[in-house]
Amino acid sequence: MTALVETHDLTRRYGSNLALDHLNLTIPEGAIFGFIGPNGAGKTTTMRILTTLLAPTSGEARVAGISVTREPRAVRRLVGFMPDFFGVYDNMKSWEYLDFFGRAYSIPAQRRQQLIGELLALVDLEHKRDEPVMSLSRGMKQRLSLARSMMHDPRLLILDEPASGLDPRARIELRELLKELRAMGKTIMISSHILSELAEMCTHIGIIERGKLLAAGEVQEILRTMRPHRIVEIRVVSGAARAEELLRTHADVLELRREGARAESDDENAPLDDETGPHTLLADFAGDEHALGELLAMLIAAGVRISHFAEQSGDLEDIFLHVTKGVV
Ligand SMILES: Nc1ncnc2c1ncn2[C@@H]1O[C@H](COP(=O)(O)OP(=O)(O)OP(=O)(O)O)[C@@H](O)[C@H]1O
Repeated sequence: MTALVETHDLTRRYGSNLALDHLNLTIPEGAIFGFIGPNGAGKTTTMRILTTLLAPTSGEARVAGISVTREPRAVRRLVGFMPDFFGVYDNMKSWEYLDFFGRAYSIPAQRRQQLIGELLALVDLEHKRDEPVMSLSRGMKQRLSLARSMMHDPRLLILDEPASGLDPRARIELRELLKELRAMGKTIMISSHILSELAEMCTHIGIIERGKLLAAGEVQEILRTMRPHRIVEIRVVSGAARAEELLRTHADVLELRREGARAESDDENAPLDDETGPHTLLADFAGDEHALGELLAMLIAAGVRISHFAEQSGDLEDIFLHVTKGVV
Protein backbone atom coordinates (compact mmCIF):
# COMPACT_ATOMS: atom_id res chain seq x y z
CA MET A 1 0.00 0.00 0.00
CA THR A 2 1.22 3.49 -0.75
CA ALA A 3 1.10 6.11 1.99
CA LEU A 4 -1.60 8.74 1.67
CA VAL A 5 -0.46 10.62 4.76
CA GLU A 6 3.13 11.04 5.86
CA THR A 7 4.56 13.26 8.54
CA HIS A 8 8.22 13.74 9.12
CA ASP A 9 9.45 15.07 12.48
CA LEU A 10 6.22 17.03 12.77
CA THR A 11 6.50 19.40 15.71
CA ARG A 12 4.11 21.96 17.14
CA ARG A 13 4.62 24.21 20.13
CA TYR A 14 2.07 26.37 21.89
CA GLY A 15 4.40 28.77 23.68
CA SER A 16 6.55 26.57 25.88
CA ASN A 17 4.12 23.63 25.59
CA LEU A 18 5.41 20.98 23.18
CA ALA A 19 2.14 19.55 21.79
CA LEU A 20 3.75 17.49 19.00
CA ASP A 21 7.27 16.21 19.32
CA HIS A 22 8.89 15.00 16.07
CA LEU A 23 5.93 12.91 15.04
CA ASN A 24 6.57 10.45 12.21
CA LEU A 25 3.27 9.06 11.05
CA THR A 26 2.31 7.03 7.99
CA ILE A 27 -1.25 6.24 6.93
CA PRO A 28 -1.55 3.83 4.00
CA GLU A 29 -4.08 4.59 1.27
CA GLY A 30 -7.34 2.73 1.95
CA ALA A 31 -6.71 2.32 5.67
CA ILE A 32 -9.02 3.09 8.56
CA PHE A 33 -6.41 4.53 10.87
CA GLY A 34 -7.29 4.83 14.55
CA PHE A 35 -5.42 7.59 16.32
CA ILE A 36 -5.45 6.77 20.01
CA GLY A 37 -4.24 8.81 22.93
CA PRO A 38 -5.26 10.27 26.26
CA ASN A 39 -6.50 13.85 26.65
CA GLY A 40 -3.98 16.41 25.48
CA ALA A 41 -1.83 13.84 23.65
CA GLY A 42 -1.78 15.86 20.44
CA LYS A 43 -4.44 14.16 18.31
CA THR A 44 -6.44 17.27 17.45
CA THR A 45 -3.26 19.24 16.84
CA THR A 46 -2.08 16.62 14.31
CA MET A 47 -5.47 16.57 12.61
CA ARG A 48 -5.63 20.35 12.40
CA ILE A 49 -2.20 20.42 10.76
CA LEU A 50 -3.23 17.76 8.23
CA THR A 51 -6.35 19.76 7.37
CA THR A 52 -4.18 22.92 6.95
CA LEU A 53 -6.03 24.72 9.76
CA LEU A 54 -2.86 24.98 11.84
CA ALA A 55 0.76 25.47 10.83
CA PRO A 56 3.45 23.21 12.27
CA THR A 57 6.32 24.81 14.18
CA SER A 58 8.75 22.56 12.28
CA GLY A 59 8.78 19.32 10.35
CA GLU A 60 6.70 18.26 7.41
CA ALA A 61 3.28 16.79 6.68
CA ARG A 62 2.12 15.55 3.27
CA VAL A 63 -1.18 14.27 1.92
CA ALA A 64 -0.83 12.30 -1.32
CA GLY A 65 2.70 13.68 -1.52
CA ILE A 66 1.52 17.30 -1.31
CA SER A 67 2.93 19.51 1.43
CA VAL A 68 0.31 20.99 3.79
CA THR A 69 2.37 24.13 4.23
CA ARG A 70 3.49 24.71 0.66
CA GLU A 71 0.28 23.79 -1.16
CA PRO A 72 -2.55 24.07 1.39
CA ARG A 73 -5.26 24.69 -1.22
CA ALA A 74 -4.40 21.49 -3.07
CA VAL A 75 -4.41 19.55 0.22
CA ARG A 76 -7.83 20.96 1.17
CA ARG A 77 -9.31 19.47 -1.99
CA LEU A 78 -8.14 16.05 -0.88
CA VAL A 79 -9.21 16.20 2.75
CA GLY A 80 -12.61 16.20 4.46
CA PHE A 81 -12.63 17.12 8.14
CA MET A 82 -15.22 16.38 10.77
CA PRO A 83 -14.29 18.30 13.93
CA ASP A 84 -15.13 17.05 17.41
CA PHE A 85 -17.92 19.60 17.79
CA PHE A 86 -20.79 20.33 15.45
CA GLY A 87 -20.83 23.78 13.86
CA VAL A 88 -23.73 26.18 14.38
CA TYR A 89 -26.34 26.99 11.67
CA ASP A 90 -29.07 25.49 13.87
CA ASN A 91 -31.91 27.16 12.02
CA MET A 92 -31.04 25.54 8.71
CA LYS A 93 -32.74 22.43 7.43
CA SER A 94 -30.52 19.40 6.84
CA TRP A 95 -30.46 19.83 3.07
CA GLU A 96 -29.83 23.58 3.38
CA TYR A 97 -26.86 22.87 5.61
CA LEU A 98 -25.31 20.64 2.95
CA ASP A 99 -26.31 23.07 0.21
CA PHE A 100 -24.52 25.88 2.02
CA PHE A 101 -21.26 23.95 2.06
CA GLY A 102 -21.80 22.76 -1.51
CA ARG A 103 -21.96 26.40 -2.60
CA ALA A 104 -18.79 27.09 -0.64
CA TYR A 105 -17.11 24.37 -2.71
CA SER A 106 -18.57 25.96 -5.89
CA ILE A 107 -20.46 22.81 -6.82
CA PRO A 108 -22.95 23.68 -9.62
CA ALA A 109 -26.63 23.85 -8.53
CA GLN A 110 -27.82 20.78 -10.42
CA ARG A 111 -24.98 18.58 -9.25
CA ARG A 112 -25.49 19.90 -5.72
CA GLN A 113 -29.11 18.75 -5.67
CA GLN A 114 -28.14 15.26 -6.73
CA LEU A 115 -25.16 15.09 -4.39
CA ILE A 116 -27.21 16.18 -1.36
CA GLY A 117 -29.66 13.36 -2.09
CA GLU A 118 -26.83 10.84 -2.41
CA LEU A 119 -25.08 11.97 0.76
CA LEU A 120 -28.27 12.06 2.85
CA ALA A 121 -28.95 8.50 1.66
CA LEU A 122 -25.40 7.44 2.53
CA VAL A 123 -25.67 8.70 6.10
CA ASP A 124 -29.25 7.48 6.39
CA LEU A 125 -30.83 10.89 6.89
CA GLU A 126 -33.13 11.10 3.86
CA HIS A 127 -36.14 11.22 6.17
CA LYS A 128 -34.65 14.27 7.95
CA ARG A 129 -34.00 16.23 4.76
CA ASP A 130 -36.46 19.02 5.62
CA GLU A 131 -35.97 18.97 9.38
CA PRO A 132 -34.08 21.80 11.09
CA VAL A 133 -30.54 20.79 12.09
CA MET A 134 -31.32 21.73 15.70
CA SER A 135 -33.99 19.02 15.91
CA LEU A 136 -31.53 16.22 15.07
CA SER A 137 -30.10 13.91 17.72
CA ARG A 138 -26.38 13.98 18.45
CA GLY A 139 -25.78 10.86 16.35
CA MET A 140 -27.74 12.35 13.45
CA LYS A 141 -25.81 15.61 13.70
CA GLN A 142 -22.59 13.59 13.55
CA ARG A 143 -23.78 11.85 10.42
CA LEU A 144 -24.85 15.11 8.83
CA SER A 145 -21.46 16.56 9.68
CA LEU A 146 -19.84 13.53 8.04
CA ALA A 147 -21.96 14.07 4.91
CA ARG A 148 -20.83 17.69 4.93
CA SER A 149 -17.17 16.68 5.08
CA MET A 150 -17.72 14.57 1.95
CA MET A 151 -19.29 17.25 -0.25
CA HIS A 152 -16.13 17.67 -2.32
CA ASP A 153 -15.46 13.90 -2.57
CA PRO A 154 -12.19 13.92 -0.60
CA ARG A 155 -9.75 11.00 -0.69
CA LEU A 156 -8.98 11.36 3.00
CA LEU A 157 -11.54 11.78 5.77
CA ILE A 158 -10.29 13.04 9.11
CA LEU A 159 -12.76 12.47 11.93
CA ASP A 160 -12.00 13.92 15.35
CA GLU A 161 -13.63 11.85 18.11
CA PRO A 162 -16.71 10.89 16.06
CA ALA A 163 -17.83 8.26 18.56
CA SER A 164 -17.81 10.50 21.62
CA GLY A 165 -21.22 11.07 23.16
CA LEU A 166 -22.94 8.51 20.95
CA ASP A 167 -25.09 5.76 22.40
CA PRO A 168 -24.12 2.14 21.60
CA ARG A 169 -26.57 1.89 18.71
CA ALA A 170 -25.33 5.11 17.10
CA ARG A 171 -21.77 3.81 17.48
CA ILE A 172 -22.60 0.62 15.63
CA GLU A 173 -24.21 2.71 12.88
CA LEU A 174 -21.09 4.85 12.70
CA ARG A 175 -18.94 1.75 12.41
CA GLU A 176 -21.05 0.43 9.56
CA LEU A 177 -20.86 3.78 7.84
CA LEU A 178 -17.07 3.83 8.09
CA LYS A 179 -16.93 0.38 6.52
CA GLU A 180 -19.06 1.66 3.64
CA LEU A 181 -16.79 4.67 3.16
CA ARG A 182 -13.78 2.41 3.08
CA ALA A 183 -15.46 0.24 0.48
CA MET A 184 -15.93 3.45 -1.55
CA GLY A 185 -12.15 3.81 -1.54
CA LYS A 186 -11.79 6.48 1.15
CA THR A 187 -8.90 6.56 3.56
CA ILE A 188 -10.09 7.41 7.06
CA MET A 189 -8.25 8.79 10.05
CA ILE A 190 -10.29 8.63 13.23
CA SER A 191 -9.35 9.66 16.76
CA SER A 192 -10.77 8.33 19.97
CA HIS A 193 -10.23 7.42 23.58
CA ILE A 194 -12.61 4.52 23.10
CA LEU A 195 -9.96 1.98 22.34
CA SER A 196 -12.01 -1.18 22.10
CA GLU A 197 -14.31 0.61 19.66
CA LEU A 198 -11.40 1.38 17.39
CA ALA A 199 -10.05 -2.17 17.44
CA GLU A 200 -13.17 -3.37 15.70
CA MET A 201 -13.35 -0.73 13.03
CA CYS A 202 -9.71 0.06 12.24
CA THR A 203 -7.18 -1.63 10.00
CA HIS A 204 -4.27 0.34 11.48
CA ILE A 205 -3.67 2.22 14.71
CA GLY A 206 -1.23 4.73 16.10
CA ILE A 207 -0.84 5.40 19.81
CA ILE A 208 0.19 8.92 20.72
CA GLU A 209 1.09 10.37 24.07
CA ARG A 210 2.54 13.74 24.98
CA GLY A 211 3.07 14.50 21.32
CA LYS A 212 5.10 11.34 20.67
CA LEU A 213 4.07 8.30 18.67
CA LEU A 214 4.51 5.27 20.91
CA ALA A 215 3.41 2.55 18.50
CA ALA A 216 1.88 2.35 15.04
CA GLY A 217 1.01 -0.28 12.48
CA GLU A 218 -1.58 -2.83 11.47
CA VAL A 219 -3.99 -3.63 14.28
CA GLN A 220 -3.18 -7.35 14.24
CA GLU A 221 0.55 -6.68 14.15
CA ILE A 222 0.35 -4.27 17.08
CA LEU A 223 -1.77 -6.75 19.02
CA ARG A 224 0.81 -9.44 18.38
CA THR A 225 3.95 -7.48 19.17
CA MET A 226 2.66 -5.48 22.09
CA ARG A 227 1.22 -8.41 23.95
CA PRO A 228 3.96 -9.94 26.10
CA HIS A 229 2.57 -13.45 25.53
CA ARG A 230 -0.61 -15.14 24.48
CA ILE A 231 -3.51 -16.29 26.59
CA VAL A 232 -4.91 -19.59 25.38
CA GLU A 233 -8.46 -20.48 26.24
CA ILE A 234 -9.07 -24.23 26.55
CA ARG A 235 -12.51 -25.70 27.16
CA VAL A 236 -12.25 -29.23 28.46
CA VAL A 237 -15.19 -31.62 28.14
CA SER A 238 -13.47 -34.54 29.86
CA GLY A 239 -10.08 -35.16 31.46
CA ALA A 240 -9.94 -31.69 33.06
CA ALA A 241 -7.82 -32.83 36.01
CA ARG A 242 -5.29 -34.46 33.66
CA ALA A 243 -5.26 -31.37 31.43
CA GLU A 244 -4.54 -29.14 34.38
CA GLU A 245 -1.74 -31.38 35.59
CA LEU A 246 -0.08 -31.42 32.14
CA LEU A 247 -0.46 -27.69 31.64
CA ARG A 248 0.92 -26.79 35.07
CA THR A 249 4.13 -28.67 34.39
CA HIS A 250 4.53 -27.49 30.77
CA ALA A 251 7.63 -25.32 30.30
CA ASP A 252 5.85 -22.75 28.11
CA VAL A 253 2.86 -22.31 30.40
CA LEU A 254 3.75 -19.41 32.66
CA GLU A 255 0.50 -19.35 34.52
CA LEU A 256 -2.70 -21.36 34.56
CA ARG A 257 -6.10 -20.17 35.72
CA ARG A 258 -9.56 -21.64 35.84
CA GLU A 259 -12.09 -19.34 34.28
CA GLY A 260 -14.53 -18.00 36.81
CA ALA A 261 -12.41 -19.26 39.74
CA ARG A 262 -12.03 -16.93 42.68
CA ALA A 263 -8.57 -16.56 44.14
CA GLU A 264 -9.85 -17.03 47.69
CA SER A 265 -11.86 -20.10 46.74
CA ASP A 266 -11.27 -23.03 49.11
CA ASP A 267 -11.22 -25.72 46.44
CA GLU A 268 -8.85 -23.89 44.09
CA ASN A 269 -6.28 -26.66 44.50
CA ALA A 270 -8.71 -29.58 44.40
CA PRO A 271 -8.58 -31.55 41.14
CA LEU A 272 -11.22 -30.59 38.60
CA ASP A 273 -14.15 -32.95 38.40
CA ASP A 274 -15.54 -33.74 34.93
CA GLU A 275 -19.00 -34.16 36.48
CA THR A 276 -19.13 -30.43 37.24
CA GLY A 277 -17.65 -29.49 33.86
CA PRO A 278 -17.02 -28.59 31.13
CA HIS A 279 -14.23 -26.43 32.55
CA THR A 280 -12.45 -23.57 30.86
CA LEU A 281 -8.73 -23.12 31.52
CA LEU A 282 -6.73 -20.03 30.67
CA ALA A 283 -3.04 -20.66 30.00
CA ASP A 284 -0.54 -17.82 29.78
CA PHE A 285 1.59 -19.29 27.00
CA ALA A 286 5.09 -18.13 26.06
CA GLY A 287 5.64 -20.47 23.09
CA ASP A 288 5.15 -19.78 19.39
CA GLU A 289 2.47 -20.98 16.97
CA HIS A 290 4.26 -24.31 16.46
CA ALA A 291 4.55 -24.94 20.20
CA LEU A 292 0.85 -24.16 20.54
CA GLY A 293 0.04 -26.89 17.99
CA GLU A 294 2.23 -29.32 19.94
CA LEU A 295 0.45 -28.44 23.17
CA LEU A 296 -2.95 -29.28 21.67
CA ALA A 297 -1.64 -32.55 20.22
CA MET A 298 -0.15 -33.49 23.59
CA LEU A 299 -3.41 -32.87 25.45
CA ILE A 300 -5.42 -34.92 22.98
CA ALA A 301 -2.87 -37.75 23.03
CA ALA A 302 -3.26 -37.81 26.83
CA GLY A 303 -6.98 -38.46 26.43
CA VAL A 304 -8.18 -34.97 27.21
CA ARG A 305 -11.31 -34.04 25.22
CA ILE A 306 -11.41 -30.42 24.12
CA SER A 307 -14.31 -28.51 22.59
CA HIS A 308 -12.55 -25.15 22.26
CA PHE A 309 -8.89 -24.22 21.96
CA ALA A 310 -8.15 -20.64 20.94
CA GLU A 311 -5.93 -17.70 21.58
CA GLN A 312 -7.69 -14.78 23.26
CA SER A 313 -7.58 -11.79 20.98
CA GLY A 314 -6.64 -9.33 23.73
CA ASP A 315 -7.95 -5.85 23.26
CA LEU A 316 -6.52 -2.46 22.63
CA GLU A 317 -7.34 -1.38 26.13
CA ASP A 318 -4.69 -3.77 27.47
CA ILE A 319 -2.18 -2.73 24.85
CA PHE A 320 -2.80 0.94 25.46
CA LEU A 321 -2.18 0.50 29.18
CA HIS A 322 0.87 -1.62 28.45
CA VAL A 323 2.38 0.88 25.99
CA THR A 324 1.66 3.98 28.03
CA LYS A 325 2.40 2.32 31.37
CA GLY A 326 2.98 4.83 34.10
CA VAL A 327 3.31 7.78 31.76
CA VAL A 328 -0.34 8.76 31.39
N1 LIG B 1 -4.80 26.61 21.05
C1 LIG B 1 -4.00 26.11 21.98
N2 LIG B 1 -3.26 26.91 22.76
C2 LIG B 1 -2.41 26.41 23.68
N3 LIG B 1 -2.24 25.10 23.91
C3 LIG B 1 -2.96 24.24 23.18
C4 LIG B 1 -3.87 24.70 22.18
N4 LIG B 1 -4.44 23.61 21.60
C5 LIG B 1 -3.92 22.54 22.22
N5 LIG B 1 -3.02 22.90 23.17
C6 LIG B 1 -2.23 21.99 24.01
O1 LIG B 1 -1.56 21.07 23.17
C7 LIG B 1 -1.55 19.76 23.72
C8 LIG B 1 -2.20 18.81 22.73
O2 LIG B 1 -3.58 19.13 22.60
P1 LIG B 1 -4.56 18.41 21.58
O3 LIG B 1 -5.87 19.14 21.62
O4 LIG B 1 -3.89 18.25 20.28
O5 LIG B 1 -4.72 16.97 22.26
P2 LIG B 1 -5.78 15.82 22.01
O6 LIG B 1 -5.01 14.56 21.97
O7 LIG B 1 -6.63 16.14 20.85
O8 LIG B 1 -6.64 15.87 23.33
P3 LIG B 1 -8.20 15.60 23.58
O9 LIG B 1 -8.37 14.13 23.51
O10 LIG B 1 -8.39 16.12 24.97
O11 LIG B 1 -8.98 16.34 22.54
C9 LIG B 1 -2.28 19.88 25.06
O12 LIG B 1 -1.30 20.02 26.06
C10 LIG B 1 -3.09 21.15 24.92
O13 LIG B 1 -3.26 21.75 26.17
